[in-house]
Formats: sequence, C-alpha cells, structure tokens
Amino acid sequence: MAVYTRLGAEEMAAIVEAFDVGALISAKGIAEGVSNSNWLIETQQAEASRRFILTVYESRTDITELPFFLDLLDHLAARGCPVPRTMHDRDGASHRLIDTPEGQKALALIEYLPGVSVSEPTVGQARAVGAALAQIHLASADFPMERANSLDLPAWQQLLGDCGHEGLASIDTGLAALVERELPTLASQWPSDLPRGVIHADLFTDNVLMLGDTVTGLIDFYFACTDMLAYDVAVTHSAWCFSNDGTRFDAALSNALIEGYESVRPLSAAERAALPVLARGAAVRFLSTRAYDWLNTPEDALVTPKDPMAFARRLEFYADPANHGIFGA
Ligand SMILES: Nc1ncnc2c1ncn2[C@@H]1O[C@H](COP(=O)(O)OP(=O)(O)O)[C@@H](O)[C@H]1O
Ligand SMILES: N[C@@H](CCOP(=O)(O)O)C(=O)O
Repeated sequence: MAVYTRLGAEEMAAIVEAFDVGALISAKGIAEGVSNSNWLIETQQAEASRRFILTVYESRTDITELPFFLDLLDHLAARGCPVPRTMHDRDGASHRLIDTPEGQKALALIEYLPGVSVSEPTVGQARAVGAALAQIHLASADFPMERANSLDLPAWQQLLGDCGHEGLASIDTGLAALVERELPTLASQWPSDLPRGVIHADLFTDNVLMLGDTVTGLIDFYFACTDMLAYDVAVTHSAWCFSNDGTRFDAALSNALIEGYESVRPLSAAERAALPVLARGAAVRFLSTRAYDWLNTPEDALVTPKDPMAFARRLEFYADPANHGIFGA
C-alpha cells in the first residue's frame, strides 16, 4: 500500500481549497506505488466533476528537487506529451507544505490521466512506449533545469558495496561473483560522449498508463534527471522486454520498442553501438537498489522488496556476447 500520511476529512478539504479546482467530493487512497502517499481526488466545479491525484511526498523525495520534477511535467505537457499537468495553487505555487505528526511534508495536486498499467505488454504497446519515450526526449531539449543522476555508476558501486559480498551471497550464491565481474567492466566501458538530456530513468510498465495501444500517461518522474538519452532507452528496454522474473527475453517486444523510439528520434550509430553496455548498466542500476532494499527492508515494513535476481538474470542476458545483436548493427 502507499498511503503513509494520515489526513482527516477537514485537512483534505483545506488542502483542496488551496487550489482553485472546486469543492472536494471524495478522496480515496491509492494502493499502488511504494515511495509516496497518493489519493484519487474528486471535486465538483460548476457543473463539472474533476479528478486529480494528490501526492504527499515522503522521505525518499527531496523537497528541494520538486521544482525540477513538477516544472518538467508542465514543460512536457505544454509540448503535447502524455504527462499530467500540475495544478498550481491560488498563489501560483506547484507544491505546498503541510504539517503532519511526522513533521513538515510537501504535497502537489496533479492532473488525473485515464488508462491502466499493462502487465503483459503487446508488440503494439511496446512500440507506442518507445515512441512516447522519444517524444519526451525531444520535448525536453529546451527544458532549462538540470538534475544530476543520483543513481549513476558510482551510486551502484556504493549500494552494492554496502550490500557486501556476504549480503549478496545470501541473496544468491552466484550474485557476488556476477557483480564483481560486471562493475569493473562497466567502469571501463561506460560511455561519456553520447547525446544527453532529460531522461525519465524509471519507465517501467507501472509508470505508463495505456488504453489499447495508446499511451495516455507517463507518470512517476521522481527519478528523472539529466543523463544519456540512450541510457533511458536501455532502462525502458530492461523493463519492457522480459518476463517479470527476467527468465524470458521477448525479441518481438525489443524490436518494437526500438522501432517505436526511432520512429520519433533515430539513434545515432554511436548510441546504437553503446546499447549493450548501457543495458548492462540499466540492469545493474535496478539490481543495486533492489539488492540493497532486499537486505535492508525491515520485515514488518508496509512494502515488499522487489526481487533483485530478476535483474541479475537480465544482466546475464545482456552481458552474453551472443545477445549483443538484439539492438541491431
Ligand atoms: N497522473 C495520474 N493519473 C492517474 N493515475 C495516477 C497518476 N499518478 C499516479 N497515479 C496512480 O497512482 C499510482 C502510484 O503513483 P506513483 O507515482 O507510481 O507512486 P510511487 O512514486 O509511490 O511509486 C500509480 O500506479 C497510478 O495508479
Ligand atoms: N522501478 C523500480 C522501483 C521504483 O519504484 P516506483 O514504484 O517508484 O516506480 C524497480 O522495479 O526496481
């Protein structure tokens, strides 16, 4: 579940009243998600009923970074990308602060977008997601803010180092050896001269809303940052082109995702050549946070940690030279 902050009816009505979006009709906690607290809000304004997502940011989101994330949504939405707009309050602010028993927290009211997250994507959906990813890469080219990627190669090294040889071995007997082989390879081969821009950096199926083959919403931009655009393609590839547990690669989804991306933004020869190593990096990125959470989440926590081995299997796949041709010549 993901409603960590308790808000009474009066508090909720006062929060909504600070925005010019009509009177509060209902507020329902949203079970999906792990990082922040979310509610589906319904209001009545004149004759119209309206829907929004209220997000209260919990400790994993740094409040000082909210202007980057929220201004980015408005920037992309203004350029026709399928991302939610942020509602600005009566003073024009994109987020507000509230006092809670756990201290001061920030909140934002975001446009509700229709659609559902797919669990078993089709080829048509993979193509559409590739195209939507390229669309945000192009549309953010003139976004004026920058944010460093806080989950870059040094951060993966740190997280996996914190897990320790023993910790990794307790997850799986082969995991420490895999990590000790991959980290130096990535450090020596990680590209530094590819086109950069704003990337989503976490475009998993649960962060894409779809109706049929149409992308109706790209959400959860809270890992967005400035990095190599092709790395975002690799992240999305690792998320969309395998069975959940990482045991089965789907070549048709892979081809469709890359084709969809290139229908909007063709990859350069250098970007294409770098995709195998970028995909290995993407697999290590999710392996590192999952392994860390696996070892450090208390047993009575509200969230169940995600399986690190699902990304260890992807890593083995991407590292195998027999599979480097999946991204084309
Ligand atoms: N703009 C939106 N429109 C519709 N549903 C949304 C929107 N934003 C979030 N949601 C819903 O809330 C859930 C959790 O949001 P998300 O941002 O992924 O949370 P977290 O950062 O905690 O993972 C999503 O799975 C989706 O069901
Ligand atoms: N996509 C990541 C986890 C990040 O969680 P999110 O709910 O904020 O997208 C993973 O699968 O490890």
